[in-house]
Amino acid sequence: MTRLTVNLKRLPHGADLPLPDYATAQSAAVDLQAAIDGVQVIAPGKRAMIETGIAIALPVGFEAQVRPRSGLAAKNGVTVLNSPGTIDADYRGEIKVILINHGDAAFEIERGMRIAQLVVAPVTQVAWQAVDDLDETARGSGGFGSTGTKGAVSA
Ligand SMILES: O=c1ccn([C@H]2C[C@H](O)[C@@H](COP(=O)(O)OP(=O)(O)OP(=O)(O)O)O2)c(=O)[nH]1
Ligand SMILES: [Mg+2]
Repeated sequence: MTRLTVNLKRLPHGADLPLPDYATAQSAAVDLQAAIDGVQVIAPGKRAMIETGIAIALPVGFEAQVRPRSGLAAKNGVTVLNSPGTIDADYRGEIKVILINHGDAAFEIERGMRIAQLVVAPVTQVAWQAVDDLDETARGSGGFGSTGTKGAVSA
């Protein structure tokens, strides 16, 4: 798969951690690691902002999304609170991950643990054009379950 080259700066507290990498040839995301000292515990119902030890410079026209890992969600009830977190192309600070423990047991994070994943994606900025009327569609203003829950409606 073609890879976009992105500058990444390892911060001093993450200097010994491996570069984030794709787990398989066609993975969509690289895993983000916790650049913490020792062990950090998130009690049930609590949240924590976890440092990753990296800063990046995305090319103009791209963003990165901080997403949860399904394994942590399924096994521990731990997810990214602001999912997907947005990393702007002009952000040069450390990437941080806001985790919340929705589980019923304390969650222990160790240094180097893969706590979330990062997807780089193209961005479209819009120029709003204010109008009085929008074009009509079959859906109109229907939403929030307006098409029901059974099989697809045929035309
Ligand atoms: O999970 C996240 C989300 C954001 N950020 C960083 C990168 C992003 O570019 C910046 C701002 O994020 P966001 O726009 O979501 O936060 P905000 O609350 O709107 O703050 P700001 O006013 O700085 O934009 O914070 C992270 O490191 N992790
Ligand atoms: Mg913002």
